[in-house]
Amino acid sequence: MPYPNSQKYFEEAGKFIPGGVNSPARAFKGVGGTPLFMKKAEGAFMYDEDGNELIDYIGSWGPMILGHAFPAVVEAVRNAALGSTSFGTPTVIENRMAELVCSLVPGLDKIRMTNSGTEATMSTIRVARGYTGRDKVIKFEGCYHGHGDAFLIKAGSGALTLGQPSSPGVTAGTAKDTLTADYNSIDSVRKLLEENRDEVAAIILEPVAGNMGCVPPKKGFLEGLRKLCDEHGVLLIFDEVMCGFRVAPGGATERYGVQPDLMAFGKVIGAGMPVGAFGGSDEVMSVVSPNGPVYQAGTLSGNPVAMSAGLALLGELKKNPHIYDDLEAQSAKLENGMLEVFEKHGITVANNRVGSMLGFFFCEGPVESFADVSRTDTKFFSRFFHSMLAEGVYLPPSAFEAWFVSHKHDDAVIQRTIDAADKALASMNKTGETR
Ligand SMILES: Cc1ncc(COP(=O)(O)O)c(C=O)c1O
Ligand SMILES: N[C@H](C=O)CCC(=O)O
Repeated sequence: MPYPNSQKYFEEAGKFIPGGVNSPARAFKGVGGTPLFMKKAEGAFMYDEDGNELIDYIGSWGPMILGHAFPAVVEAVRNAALGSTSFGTPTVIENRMAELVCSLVPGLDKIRMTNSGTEATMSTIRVARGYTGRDKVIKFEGCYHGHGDAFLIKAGSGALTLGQPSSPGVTAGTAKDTLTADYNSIDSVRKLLEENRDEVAAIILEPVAGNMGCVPPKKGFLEGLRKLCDEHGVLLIFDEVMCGFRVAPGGATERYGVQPDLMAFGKVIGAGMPVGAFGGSDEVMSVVSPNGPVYQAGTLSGNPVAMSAGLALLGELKKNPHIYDDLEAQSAKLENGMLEVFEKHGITVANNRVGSMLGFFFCEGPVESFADVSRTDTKFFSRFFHSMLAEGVYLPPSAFEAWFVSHKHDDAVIQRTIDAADKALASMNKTGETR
C-alpha cells in the first residue's frame, strides 16, 4: 500500500512540530516507518491523504464508539457552532450534559467538565489531596493517566512505547509522592499502604487497563482495592477515560459493581471533541471551587460545541442499550476469528477482551500485569502491524495499546479483518517473518 503523500506531509510536519506529531502515540516509533496522514473517516473506515481505505481499530483512541462522522454528532456540532463556538458563560447544554452523565454512571452526583482526560485525572488527584489532607498517590505500573507530572512514573501508552515510562522533567518532589504498585496485585497495594500509613490520599487506576494493551481486572481486584481504601481512609479513583461509556453505559463502575470515590472521563464523553470530566459523590466534590477551596478551572471547559457532540453521542447510547450487546457480539467474532487465524499460522498468542476493548499479546498467557505484558514480542508485533496495514487494516501502532471496535464494525468488516490477518500472516510466513 503506497503512501507517498503521507511521507511528504510527515517530512513537512517535522520542520515545525516536534517529531512531526502532536501526540507521540501517533508517531509509529514503536513499529517503525512513517505515520499515515488521515483526510477523512466514516463509520469503521479511515481514508488517508493517498486515498487508501483502512479499517480502523483505534477509533481516535476510543471516542468513536458509534463509528466516525456519526450523523447525530455531526449535526449537533454544526448546529452548536452556528450559535457560537464559545461564550465563557454558563449554558443550558452543560446542564443537560451533566444531568445525562450523572444518570448513566452509578454514584456520580456531581461532575465538572474539562478539556482533556489529562486535565480530568490531574483534577481528581488535587481533589483527593484537598479532601484527605494527604500528599501521596498510588498508581499502577503500565497504567496511563495522561501527561500530568504525577502520572509520568512507570506510565503506559506512548511513554511505555517509547521506552521512557518515567519522564525527565518531573521533579524529584513530585516523583516521591507517586508510589507504584503491580496491576492485579492486592498484596503490592497493601504493602505500600502499610509502609505509608496515613500519608496516601488516593489510589488511581484504569479499572480496565488499556494503555499496556488490554488488561482486565482479575476477579476480586477492584473489590479488594475498595476494601483497602476504606480501611486506610484513602479515596479510590477510577480513571474511566478509556473504558467509560465503552465497557458499559456506566463504564467499569457499572460493569464491575465497585463504587469509586472519584472518576475521570474523556474520549467517548466528547464524541471526538476535546473533552474530559471528573466527578464523584456530593460530599467529595464539595471541596471543588467555587464551593470549596480546591481550585480547578478552564476557559473553554463545558464548551458548547464539545458538549453538543457529547450529548448527541451519549444520548444515542442511552436510548439504544442494545448497542452494547452488538459491540460485545462483534468484538467476540473478531477475537475468535483472529485467534483461529493465529492458530492456523502457528503463532503463540495470548488475548484479553472486555466488551469492545481488546488486545493480543505475542507470548504465552495469561497476561494480567505489566510484567506479563512485557513478555510480548514487540518485534513480531511491528511486522504484523505493517503487514496488516498493507492489507488495509489500521491497528494501534504499538504493542501496548488496546484495539477498539465500533458499532459500525459489522460482519463484513470483521470478516475482512480476519481475512486480512490470514493473508498478512501467510505472506509473513513466506518471507520467514513469523519466526
Ligand atoms: C486511561 C486514560 N487516562 C487519561 C488519558 C489522558 O487523556 P487525554 O489524552 O485526553 O489527555 C488517556 C488517554 O490518553 C487514557 O487512556
Ligand atoms: N493511549 C493513549 C490514549 O489512550 C493514546 C492517545 C495519545 O496519547 O495520543
